[in-house]
Parts: sequence; structure tokens; C-alpha cells
Amino acid sequence: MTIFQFPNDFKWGTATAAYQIEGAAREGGRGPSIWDTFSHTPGRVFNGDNGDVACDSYHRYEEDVELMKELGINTYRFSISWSRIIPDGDGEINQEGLDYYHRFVDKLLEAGIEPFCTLYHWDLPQALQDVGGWENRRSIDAFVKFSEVMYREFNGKIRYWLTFNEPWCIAFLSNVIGVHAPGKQDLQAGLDVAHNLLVAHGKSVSKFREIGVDGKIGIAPNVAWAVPYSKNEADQGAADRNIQVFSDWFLDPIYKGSYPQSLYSWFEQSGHVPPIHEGDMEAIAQPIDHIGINYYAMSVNRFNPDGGYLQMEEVDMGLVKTDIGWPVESRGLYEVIHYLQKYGNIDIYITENGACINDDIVNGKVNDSRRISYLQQHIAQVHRVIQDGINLKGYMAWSLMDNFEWAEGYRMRFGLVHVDYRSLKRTPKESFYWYQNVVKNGWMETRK
Ligand SMILES: CCOCCOc1ccc(-c2cn(C[C@@H]3NC[C@@H](O)[C@H]3O)nn2)cc1
Repeated sequence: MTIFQFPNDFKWGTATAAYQIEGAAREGGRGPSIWDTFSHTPGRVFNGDNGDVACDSYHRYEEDVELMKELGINTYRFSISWSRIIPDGDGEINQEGLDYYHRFVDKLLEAGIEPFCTLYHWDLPQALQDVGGWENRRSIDAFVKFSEVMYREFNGKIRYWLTFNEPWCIAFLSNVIGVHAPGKQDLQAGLDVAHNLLVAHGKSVSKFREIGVDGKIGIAPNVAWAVPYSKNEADQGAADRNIQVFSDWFLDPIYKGSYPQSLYSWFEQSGHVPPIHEGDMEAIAQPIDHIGINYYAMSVNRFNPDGGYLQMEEVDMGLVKTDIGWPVESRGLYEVIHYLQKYGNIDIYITENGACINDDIVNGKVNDSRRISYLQQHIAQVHRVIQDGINLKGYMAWSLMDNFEWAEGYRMRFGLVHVDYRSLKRTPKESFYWYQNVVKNGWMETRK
């Protein structure tokens, strides 16, 4: 048996996002977002599922906070529905929306739980998409206005902030691969979106500093770790491109003031470059306080000329997979955190890590032993990284509860808590009690 001891000030938490849990899509003055549109577009989401009700956390947030108290976490990552705050994206402020988040954040603070707030977790107000969305530079100023409202309103209550969740998903998954909203398949659109959200990030960080918010701010890229299928250069290049498009494409402009040259040249060879305006790169490169990283799996990559915008394909090596089909390999978490040290010994939070395990309730219990095994392996890697002297400050399991898993709808379950989507009854799974023990003791034992 091995005991892994964690620092006393380590932030143990869970994570969710507004569109995935809140529901109340047309309540409280909320305007439509691109995910309302996308999920109501036939064929876009499994089974035609949508976030109209989701986990109904808009009405049940007090019950959710009670679950967090029972779990014993000291940190909770959540996101803001932009179209609750400014229903048409950059017009009038909706006081009901602000009031909802004040009620919620006050409940967290009463419970001694640190709010860890993501401003943008994919739910762009539809009114902005109607005029080009993130491809239109108007969204930059709209986001800065939205973020300024939140900074001023919650200064003193929220101390930990993230501007954007998973910029790769916002730019490439949603506009090049096309499986997330708005569902475009256009490489130039992806580069335009990536660039404009980076400018929005930088200008929002500047606004955060200008206001003098009592807190820290950063961004949360989902990160890939990939190894080449063979030693040949083409396969190595494919793996490098895959790693860089998730992390370097966003963190190089922030930390170095320029895009990674090799990937920039890769896109340029097909005639696509980011739409850089005078002053953009300086605006992006504002110092930040931390990064959140979201890690789920690593992959083995090889060159494939028909392998999409990166000419890359993932090779199935026969590893154990979760129920969404992602291989379980925690080594990638260790490797990618060390890879990110090239940006300096920056404060890092694991803002998402978890497993899609679709076990159901049997005799009142969910025996999700596979999720416990996944968490054990990955939290052990977190401990290794801390032992290496890296500033890894916290771990937030994705997710507190089962929720709307985007294009997969409700069939894919990532929660420590089971949600019955008919009754909305919450049932802690066995993994909830396992994680509760880790959080309570600040250490973890493994039988291996
Ligand atoms: C045909 C090609 O298809 C490619 C699908 O490609 C992906 C890649 C990555 C994801 C993905 C989903 N998640 C979990 C979420 N993170 C944020 C939070 O909201 C969780 O719900 N992380 N990455 C989905 C799909």
C-alpha cells in the first residue's frame, strides 16, 4: 500500500458549467445562447437532448451546495451564463441574472467553499453569433464588457477567475471539426475564433487589473499529451501538432507574445493565418496568475494525409477505455504538466479531470469502481508532480454531478453524484465517498 500526502493548503474541488447543469433556459431574464440553438437543431446532439432543464441547478443550487458540504470540498469551479447577465450579449444588464449568481456565490461562501469562476464556458449569447460570433471582433469588446460587469459585481466575493474554458474546443472543435456549437467546419474560422478569444482574454485581464480586483485570473486550456506511433518524423510531427494545438497555440501568445512558429507555418502552408491586428499580440500577452488545465486522456498519434486539419490520426493501442471511448492513461497528465514548465513554474490547477463511467443505480447505490480507479491513478500523478516541486495548487474533479455532456447529451455520465433526469434526484456514487475520504484526510492510499 502507498500513502500519498498532499499539502494542507491544497485546493480540493469539483467542477461544473452553467449550460450543463443550470436549466431554466428561459427563466430569470436569460437570453438564448449558441448551445440553446445548437441543442435544438435536429441531429446535433444525441437523442435530441438539450439544456432546457439539465440538472435544474438554477432552482436546486442550495441542494447542490449541501452535497458539496457533505463531500467536504473547499473549492467549487462553476461558470457564468453570459446570456443571463447580458441577454443579447452586449446590451442591457439583466439584474435577475446577477441576483441569481449572488445567491449562489453567497451560499458557497456560507459553506466555506471557495468560488472558482469561469466566465466563458462555451455558451455565447446567440445574438452575438447572429452577427458572426467569435469570428467578429465585436465579440471581443462584448466579452470585456461582460467580464467588467462580473469583476465589479463580485469583487470581494470571487477571488479565483478564469476567462475561457478549453479554448481549443471553442475554436477548433466547434469551428473546424464542427461537433460543438456553432458547428462550423472551416479552418480559417477556427483561427479567427482562436485569435479573437485570445485578444478578448488579454483585454479582460487588463480590465481586471485596472479595476484592481482582489483576486487572481487565468485561463483553462484543455491539454493533450500525445506520443508518436513510430520514430519516423511524420508521426513525431503529427504528435507535436496535436499537443501544440491544445496548449501552445494559446499559451505561447499569452506567455511569449507570439504564436508557436512550427504550427503557425503548418497552417500558413494551406493559406490560413490568424487575423492579427496592430497591437493584438501585446494585448494578449498580459501577465496572468495561474492556468487551469483540463486533462482526460493521452493518445498515440501517427501521420495521416487524410487526418483532418492536423493530418493526424489517433491509434487505438488497446488500452482500457472509459464509456465515452477515451483511453485511461494517467502518465499523460504527469508528462503534460512537465511540458508546460517551459512557461515557467506557473501556478497550475487541475480544473478538470474525470471519467465517463455510465454505471446506473442498483439497489440504491452506484458502484462506479472504474471511476475510483481512474481518479486514484490520476491523483497519484498529481502527487508525483507536486513531489517534483511543481506549483500544482489544486484538483477539481469533473464533475460534481452527471450533466449535459454537450453533443453526447445525457447518455455520458461524468459525475461523482448520479442524477435521475426525470426526477432530478441526486444520488452520491461510491466514488463520491472515496473522494470525500481523500479530501477529508488530505491523503490517498492505493493498494498498488
Ligand atoms: C469526430 C471527431 O470528434 C472529436 C470529438 O472531440 C472531442 C474532444 C474533446 C471533447 C471533450 C469533452 N470534454 C469534457 C468537457 N470538458 C469541459 C466540460 O464541459 C466537460 O463536459 N473535454 N473534452 C469532446 C469531443
